[in-house]
Amino acid sequence: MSAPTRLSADEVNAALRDLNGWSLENGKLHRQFQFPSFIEAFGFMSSLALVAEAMGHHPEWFNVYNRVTIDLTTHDAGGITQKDLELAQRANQLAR
Ligand SMILES: C[C@H](O)[C@H](O)[C@H]1CNC2=NC(N)=NC(=O)C2=N1
Repeated sequence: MSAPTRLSADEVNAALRDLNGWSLENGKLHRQFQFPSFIEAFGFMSSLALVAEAMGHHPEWFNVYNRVTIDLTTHDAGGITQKDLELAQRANQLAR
């Protein structure tokens, strides 16, 4: 599978306007989600894990109790790609 193309800073900033809650931190797309309970946080992670596996694109993430912190980048491309934007979008949809 060929690596997707790295997006320019302008392209990333434009896309961030449509990605509620996400920001650029240390060169990665970053967001913290908070849920009413650990079970809901873990349920979100389970659902997003299936999406990630189907996409062949996986998050860097960290869970403490009801919080899930996610960082997205594409190592293959050395930056942020369309795949990161798509995974961020899917995460937002699942967290609603
Ligand atoms: C070979 C395989 O496609 C790569 O290792 C994929 C898997 N999942 C991945 N996930 C993320 N977030 N970045 C990658 O560069 C990446 N690469």
